[in-house]
Amino acid sequence: MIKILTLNNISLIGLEKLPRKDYEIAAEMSNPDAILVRSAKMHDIEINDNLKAVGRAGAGVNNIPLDKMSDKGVVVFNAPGANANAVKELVISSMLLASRNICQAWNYVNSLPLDNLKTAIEEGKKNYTGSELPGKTLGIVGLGSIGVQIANAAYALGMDVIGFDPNITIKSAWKLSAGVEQVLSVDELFLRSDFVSFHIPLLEGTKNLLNKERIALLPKDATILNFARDGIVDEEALMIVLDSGKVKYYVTDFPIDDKKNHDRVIALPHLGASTVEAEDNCAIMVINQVRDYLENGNILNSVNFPEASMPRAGKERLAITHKNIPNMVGQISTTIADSGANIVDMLNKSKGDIAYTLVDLEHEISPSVFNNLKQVKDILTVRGL
Ligand SMILES: NC(=O)c1ccc[n+]([C@@H]2O[C@H](COP(=O)([O-])OP(=O)(O)OC[C@H]3O[C@@H](n4cnc5c(N)ncnc54)[C@H](O)[C@@H]3O)[C@@H](O)[C@H]2O)c1
Ligand SMILES: O=C(O)[C@H](O)COP(=O)(O)O
Repeated sequence: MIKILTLNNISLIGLEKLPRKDYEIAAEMSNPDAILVRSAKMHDIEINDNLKAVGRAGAGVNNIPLDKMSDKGVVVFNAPGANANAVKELVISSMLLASRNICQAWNYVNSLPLDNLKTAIEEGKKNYTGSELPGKTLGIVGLGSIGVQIANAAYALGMDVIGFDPNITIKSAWKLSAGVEQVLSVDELFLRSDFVSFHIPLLEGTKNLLNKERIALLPKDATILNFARDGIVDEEALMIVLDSGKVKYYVTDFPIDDKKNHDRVIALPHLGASTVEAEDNCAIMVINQVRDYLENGNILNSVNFPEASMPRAGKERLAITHKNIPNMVGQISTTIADSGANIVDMLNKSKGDIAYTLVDLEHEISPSVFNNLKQVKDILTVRGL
């Protein structure tokens, strides 16, 4: 049985992709072969020697200790784009919530006594006059799966859209509406945007990307939307301009402390990817990838390992994780040849310090091949499939 540990609720439609005759799935178990996770923090968990893969049913992987996983030859997968539409819809709704003062107006109506309600409503509405989106400028930091979808939707609503992403992929650039303008610095984006929306991963280099100096660049009445991660916006600095009225609203999917109660903060409980459709899409995508890795050794959409796929040939396959240093392929093929086995097909790929080799053999693998390969310095894991 292949053992799968789930650290969060994972959509059942996704879990159905794992046949129960071969897979045992539980929220608590020892020595799993793979872990499925959403936002549960994995930094302090012990990585057992049997662990081969982690499947993040979502986009962000800042809850997973990637370096530790790589050192142990554990492949971490995510589900790029599978929840992008869900986030897009929530960001567009949030711009409308902010521009029409909907949360504050709703609170006002909820607070009214029932006697004389109609008069109070008509009296009070002047305090919630809003503005419309067409003609306003939306600045998007990060034009990946989510940023591109938001850019195109906002442009279609009549907004002027500008975007900053120094490492935009060709795939994203192809999808981006021609009307979206590229800006060459994040500072220029802050200077020009009525709405700023972040769609970047939380990394060392993106911490406090919106800091005190950059907040000063924002035009009056700007709205900041953070559906990326807490830590990307310096909230202490932002509170000062929210208090002074310079910035109109801060909409965040990641409330961290009592700042959530500020009049000009619209705080949501990390709802971006919480739709039935996104939960299904993410689970199906990542489980298919994890299963193909466990059963065939193929790697698609890993954040720490290279892409590596090869149609099966021969009798048995070796899947080998190792360091990306000279002569690893030489040592692997010599070790196999020395044991008398014949290679039918072979693939070697690398990403940063990590490399991965698939070898299809004509005949079944003898235990000595495993043992000899495991002795090779800088090989991390060896599996026979
Ligand atoms: N609120 C939610 O529920 C929710 C849902 C999904 C994703 N997210 C967050 O959104 C992030 C983005 O998701 P995605 O699916 O679009 O990822 P993605 O990898 O498709 O896109 C991220 C983009 O950010 C760009 N980027 C990285 N650093 C940058 C920088 N300093 N300046 C400008 N651009 C930069 C990259 O080049 C890439 O194009 C995730 O990492 C996650 O933290 C949140
Ligand atoms: O990075 C992501 O995909 C989102 O933050 C969603 O997280 P969740 O799967 O815990 O909702």
